[in-house]
Amino acid sequence: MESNGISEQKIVTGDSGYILQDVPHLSDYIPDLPTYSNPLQDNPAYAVVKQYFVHVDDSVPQKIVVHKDSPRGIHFRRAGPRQKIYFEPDEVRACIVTCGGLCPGLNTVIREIVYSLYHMYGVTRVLGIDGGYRGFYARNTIPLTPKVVNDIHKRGGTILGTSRGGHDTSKIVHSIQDRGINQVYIIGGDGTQKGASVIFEEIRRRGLKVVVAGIPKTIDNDIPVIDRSFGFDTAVEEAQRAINAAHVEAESVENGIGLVKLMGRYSGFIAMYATLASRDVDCCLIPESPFYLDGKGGLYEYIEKQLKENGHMVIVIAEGAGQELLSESMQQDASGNKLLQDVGLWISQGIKDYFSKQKMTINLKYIDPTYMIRAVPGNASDNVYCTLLAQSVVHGAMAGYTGFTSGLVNGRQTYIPFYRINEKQHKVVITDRMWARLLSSTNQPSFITNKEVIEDRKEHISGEEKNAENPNDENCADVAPENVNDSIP
Ligand SMILES: Nc1ncnc2c1ncn2[C@@H]1O[C@H](COP(=O)(O)OP(=O)(O)O)[C@@H](O)[C@H]1O
Ligand SMILES: O=P(O)(O)OC[C@H]1O[C@](O)(COP(=O)(O)O)[C@@H](O)[C@@H]1O
Ligand SMILES: [Mg+2]
Repeated sequence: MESNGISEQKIVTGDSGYILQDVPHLSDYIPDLPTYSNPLQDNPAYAVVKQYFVHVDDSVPQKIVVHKDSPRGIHFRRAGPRQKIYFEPDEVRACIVTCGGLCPGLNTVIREIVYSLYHMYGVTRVLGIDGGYRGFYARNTIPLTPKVVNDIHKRGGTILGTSRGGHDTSKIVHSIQDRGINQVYIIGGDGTQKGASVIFEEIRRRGLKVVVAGIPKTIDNDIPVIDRSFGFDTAVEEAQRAINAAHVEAESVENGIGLVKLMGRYSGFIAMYATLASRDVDCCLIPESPFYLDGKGGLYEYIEKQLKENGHMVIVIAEGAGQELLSESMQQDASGNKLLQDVGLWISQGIKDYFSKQKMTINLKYIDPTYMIRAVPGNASDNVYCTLLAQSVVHGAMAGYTGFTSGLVNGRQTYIPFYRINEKQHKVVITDRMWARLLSSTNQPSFITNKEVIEDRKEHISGEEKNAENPNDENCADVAPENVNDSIP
């Protein structure tokens, strides 16, 4: 299963347009691997559960809104414990690494991977890699036991440390081989999962019995296919405190403007959901929805109208919004991500200048809670989600699956091949109903001209034609276009 050094996609087709986008397995490239009974069948907590083991053919549909004549469409392998496993517990040497930016819930995922390995499978050798990918070859490892990780879920950040850049595939795989590691758990965002995919390909090329499994982490919720990423719920909740403060400040003074910047480099999900949750926000600006400042239908005109009618207003802006209006930054971080200009400071100055020219006194308070939001521990709902992700990924690795990311699809835990996770970024679709709901809740201008709406419709129609020809496409013909709601995390 190889072409150009990249393993081929495993696609299984069935009746009525059923497609399984399967994940690789160790047995795909290592013949005659022995199997073992899953120790969970003797575990008092699980042995009593009827049908605890996942059926070998269980899969989860990507799209659940269908028509009576729709093909069954794309499915992913359902996550969960298998009757047969491909590792003896004594044989396992696992490692965990966290990469990229911080995200609430990272420590919970680490804790639950360790607990699942120890208490479900009797695996006792788990190493933490210190400081992201470069830690494989440049730093010390940290032995992880249930005692060490017992209460880390109450802390923000990651006890393992993290970093950007430093992905050297060959050095990383050498280090994995040298240390005798055979299960690699990689927690990180879009960049990290691309790195994980390259590590998997190299391990497969060397024919090693080593599983590479990803857990998607991104506070921006910019990873495709999955319902939402862990930490997102916490981020939306935490953002409410900043928005409340901005509202209190704004409504306490004459012509008060509260401006809150939230994270979201390319995807404005945190800003959109925080706005919808708060009800105090009058304008939400995200990277996916270009806006303009001056003239009819522009931001300044809207602010002026709000101030005249209500005496105050609250604006939420995602860090990646309006970047095309700022002078372009050529700087990148160590991972190659573009370093953004501070849009909050820029827009604050713009608003102040505009009203000074209008000879209208305003009172603007700019709040930037971004790193405070990212550094908190996961909330209750994210902690449960992190636990399920961690348990799923351990079950998958013990069952010999590799080259996959564990993720929630339509409320079910699944194993998703890396190529689907890495194919594009998940973004707010501004022609979807979720963005329309936001616009109707804030009453802000859409900043879209008639010409753009016509262009967008044209694109939508040609997209539908294309999708009807290509059932592999995400917005495929198995779902009516009006029912595709890609914006919901
Ligand atoms: N295309 C890529 N191939 C290999 N490694 C990558 C790639 N993109 C990013 N990485 C590595 O993944 C790690 C995290 O990436 P980064 O973009 O900083 O964060 P995130 O994973 O949260 O998006 C870094 O160590 C970086 O070197
Ligand atoms: O300042 P840092 O640590 O590079 O992080 C800033 C970036 O990290 C994020 O919080 C998350 O990005 P990643 O998930 O890609 O790490 C972005 O919203 C933000 O632009
Ligand atoms: Mg990223």
